Amino acid sequence: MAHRSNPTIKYTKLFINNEFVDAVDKKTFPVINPATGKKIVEVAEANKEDVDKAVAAAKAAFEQNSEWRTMYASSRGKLIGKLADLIERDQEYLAALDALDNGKPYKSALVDVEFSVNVLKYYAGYCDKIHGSTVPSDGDFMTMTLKEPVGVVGQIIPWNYPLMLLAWKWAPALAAGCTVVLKPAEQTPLSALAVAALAKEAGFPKGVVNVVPGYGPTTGGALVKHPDVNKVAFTGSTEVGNKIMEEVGRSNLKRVSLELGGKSPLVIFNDIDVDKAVEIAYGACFANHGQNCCAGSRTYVQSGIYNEFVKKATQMAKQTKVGDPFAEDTDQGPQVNQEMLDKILRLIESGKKEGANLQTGGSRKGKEGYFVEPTVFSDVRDDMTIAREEIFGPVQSIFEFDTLEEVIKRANDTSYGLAAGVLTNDITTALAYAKSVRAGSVWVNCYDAISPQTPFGGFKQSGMGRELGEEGLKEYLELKTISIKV
Ligand SMILES: NC(=O)c1ccc[n+]([C@@H]2O[C@H](COP(=O)([O-])OP(=O)(O)OC[C@H]3O[C@@H](n4cnc5c(N)ncnc54)[C@H](O)[C@@H]3O)[C@@H](O)[C@H]2O)c1
Ligand SMILES: O=CC(=O)C[C@H](O)[C@H](O)CO
Repeated sequence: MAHRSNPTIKYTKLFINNEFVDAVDKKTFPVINPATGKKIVEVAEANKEDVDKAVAAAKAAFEQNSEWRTMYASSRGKLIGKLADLIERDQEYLAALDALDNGKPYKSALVDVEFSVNVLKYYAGYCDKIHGSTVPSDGDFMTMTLKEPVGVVGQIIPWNYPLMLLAWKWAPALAAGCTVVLKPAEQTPLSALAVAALAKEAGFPKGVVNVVPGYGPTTGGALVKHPDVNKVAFTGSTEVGNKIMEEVGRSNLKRVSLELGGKSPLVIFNDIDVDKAVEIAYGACFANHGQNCCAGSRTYVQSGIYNEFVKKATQMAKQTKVGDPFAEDTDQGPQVNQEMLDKILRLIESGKKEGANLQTGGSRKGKEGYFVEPTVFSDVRDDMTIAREEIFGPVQSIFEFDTLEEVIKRANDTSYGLAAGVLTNDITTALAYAKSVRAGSVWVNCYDAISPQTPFGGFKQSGMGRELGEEGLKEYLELKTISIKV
């Protein structure tokens, strides 16, 4: 499972119109290895002019008689399938790139690649099954609906799942027949550029996919404001999601889908096997070093098993192997950057100060890179900062509760609503919780059960719109009604 830790970086330029090009002003920015804090490489930084070029390329590729628009839907599906095959062929290289600039363990990065391939294959099959309908309208008309691609799409993704979130964005957009300008996160642009090269190799016509690395307010902002972009699809913080909504209101009312943050509750009842509960709660919270939008970061445990759970959860966190992402036995690599390290340590300090019980961890690990000790707090209260703010790090907060009614109220006491979990053998309890909790995904006796077929997205300030499944495809389609006088 181990992989050499210095994959050759083949692509560092902007990808526009099927060519790798320098930024107009030749500017570059450094990409940092979070395991060492040292620079990996310089990557071209797109400014407004570069974004204009990429959008113009995507617009031309979307013209009515373009190769892309006139391609059979089934051929579009084959092309997306070909891209999936090429990603599968290069899975070790792509996983190594994600492990290098994101810091996730190489073995986890391989799982992300597999998910990406599956998402592309799933949507490839949709291309020639995007049906409209006939409508029994009043009057002498024959009425039908067509589903058409929304057009040029600007996609902005974060750094926590660099390749996988690209696949979540590209697959439905391309299946719908849209053209794409993607801005990867400034921390993790490497796999997106490598996949752009694979799209060219697969045979996508020029301009259909474009990749413009750069920073959020500048490169991302130019995409969000652009009058020729018909839709923005964003994953990232709720703060930036809000800014995007404001910009879109000021520009051209482009379509928007937002997949934002969370503070998801996992509720564990007395009747569940404690060892099993500890394991599921550990995965829910610590997967991807806690850098997960749907992390189960609030663990509510019923009083009958509370003490045993805290003891065993602490033992489990202590067993985590933290270290080199490329080592075979590593469970947790570094956090993505200094900023996230500082944010996580600040929140841990607030937990200590506000009276939560630190069971294990609580500090930075080592002096090089951005490593954090897996941290467990017990006796957390709902009003503490660690109970309310998204930490996005390896920090488990354990709360005690007594009754179903009480815990439903407490689980819902958040501005977020991305996901929720419940562990119990009682189907009535599970369903009562599942129906009452205000979240886009509810997992019963499991956590993070996401697959290409399952719609995923948030209630409340966790976002709007859905990714994955048929719902994810609809986000990239416009509905047209045609009425014919007969
Ligand atoms: N939902 C998620 O999956 C997710 C992912 C990453 C971070 N987060 C949350 O966000 C917090 C901050 O992390 P972050 O700063 O990397 O997230 P962010 O929201 O700032 O960045 C996500 C993406 O948006 C871009 N961006 C930033 N500002 C922008 C703007 N004004 N216009 C357009 N694009 C912009 C970034 O360049 C990046 O590509 C984290 O602590 C975590 O709580 C959530
Ligand atoms: O932004 C989305 C996420 O972080 C969700 C993850 O992609 C998912 O939880 C991975 O299993």
